[in-house]
Amino acid sequence: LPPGPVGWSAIETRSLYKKPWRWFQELNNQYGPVVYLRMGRTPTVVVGTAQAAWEILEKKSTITSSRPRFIMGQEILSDNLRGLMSEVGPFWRRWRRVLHGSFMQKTSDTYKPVQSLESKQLMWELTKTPAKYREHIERYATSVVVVVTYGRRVHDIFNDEVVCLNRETQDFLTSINIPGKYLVESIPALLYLPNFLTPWRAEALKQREKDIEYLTRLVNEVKAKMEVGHASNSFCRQLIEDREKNDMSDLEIAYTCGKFSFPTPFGAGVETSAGSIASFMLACAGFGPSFIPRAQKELDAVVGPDRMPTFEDFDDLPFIRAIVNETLRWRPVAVLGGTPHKSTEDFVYQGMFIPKGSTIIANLWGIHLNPVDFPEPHRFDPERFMSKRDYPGPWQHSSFGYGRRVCPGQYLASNSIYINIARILWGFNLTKARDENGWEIDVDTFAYTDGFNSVPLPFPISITPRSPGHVAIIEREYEVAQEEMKAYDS
Ligand code: HEM
Repeated sequence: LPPGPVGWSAIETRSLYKKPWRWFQELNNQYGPVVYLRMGRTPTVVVGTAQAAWEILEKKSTITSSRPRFIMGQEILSDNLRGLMSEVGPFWRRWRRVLHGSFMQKTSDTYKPVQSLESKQLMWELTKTPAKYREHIERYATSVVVVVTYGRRVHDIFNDEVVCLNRETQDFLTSINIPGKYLVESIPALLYLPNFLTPWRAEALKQREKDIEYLTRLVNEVKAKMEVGHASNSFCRQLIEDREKNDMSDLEIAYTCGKFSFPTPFGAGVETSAGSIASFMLACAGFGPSFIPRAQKELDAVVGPDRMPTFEDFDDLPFIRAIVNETLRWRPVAVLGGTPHKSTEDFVYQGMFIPKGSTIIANLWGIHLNPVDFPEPHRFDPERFMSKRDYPGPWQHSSFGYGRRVCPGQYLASNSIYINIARILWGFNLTKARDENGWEIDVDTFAYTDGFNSVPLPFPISITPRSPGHVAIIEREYEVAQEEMKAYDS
């Protein structure tokens, strides 16, 4: 077995719930790139370098891509319909196939116009109420995902009914996905107890009913629009049209759209994109003078002051691309590598035996902050991505995970992050906020949330337009965008 601490119990595991990625990093520093421990009764392997993660999760992907069993979140609450938590099998393969069809690079490029329009709204909002920057980023990320999924916009993340209902589900899921909270996760036989002895089941089933009601309602809205010929192109519409070809039930379609797009405890689409843009802003407040002038010089030379950057500028903006990569590396939002994997066969890695059924965690915190690959890892330094390095994988970082489970939303996500970083740096000066005495307020670049996704806690930052000319362009583009987005206002 790989080396690791001994005698770790489920009770101790529970105390790990706060930022376990730091503890995993310490274990990898102490024992090596592959560490073995027991989380409760489950053999668990923590991988702490990019090279080992690539060898295990990418090269051995056929046997390391399943998921551990999630009894409360997947089996009871979701009736096994949540693809993200599904073990590898026919259901998961079909789910992955439909996601691939709608989110591969070529299809994701067709969403660029929507991302561009929503980003124009974000820019305008930043000129009006810069202090609410976090709310604006979240609205952007939510609306893009909901337009792409259901063909309908989100204007207000606090009052949009669907977003509120989804938040309720998310909170419920977060509350039940705490390792060690439910005995049934380690003793599945408890599932056979009668209902009156299992109040936790009744609670989850009640939430399931609510989920089914609103997820089905969303699909029915799209169906109704299709009947009168008003449904814009969307993932949901595609699934309804291909229903027979894909052999999917209505409920499966409802879950595939809903559970794929909205924030789950693992925050598939929204929290990840919004959290990454927030990390970029934190980097601006923490390290701005070391990279913003160079970025703005590049933008001024390539784009100039008379228009906003577009997706067409991408190839001509190498330093902006480097900032995107450094953002995803510096503070990986899916800090534990997303949802853990499970091995489905015994195998040997560099002389170490990894038993079938092991939970495998690729600790992105340790992987991205490994000083061997990224010297001075906590410094935000886009320069590292200005030349190709010896690093496994297509992105030169590991933010989107591995193998057959690699993030299907990776192209949609990187397009969102690119267009907003390029535009924000083009239009605004981002500096440390100042207190009432005019002193700069320092930011804590380690102040992040707990949970499966880790995003910056609120922090102050000053966001001011670079010139009145930039504001005029932002206003003009905003007006045009409002007209063009009317199609998505139901
Ligand atoms: C910066 C943004 C994002 C990051 C960093 C990110 C990262 C990840 C990671 C690390 C995984 C786990 C991969 C693994 O298990 O090895 C994952 C899975 C997943 N992501 Fe993303 N993601 C992002 C955005 C998105 C978006 C925008 C969507 C959808 C629109 C999305 C949908 C999913 C889904 C459905 C899975 C589960 C795949 C499966 O279980 O087979 N993600 N993501």
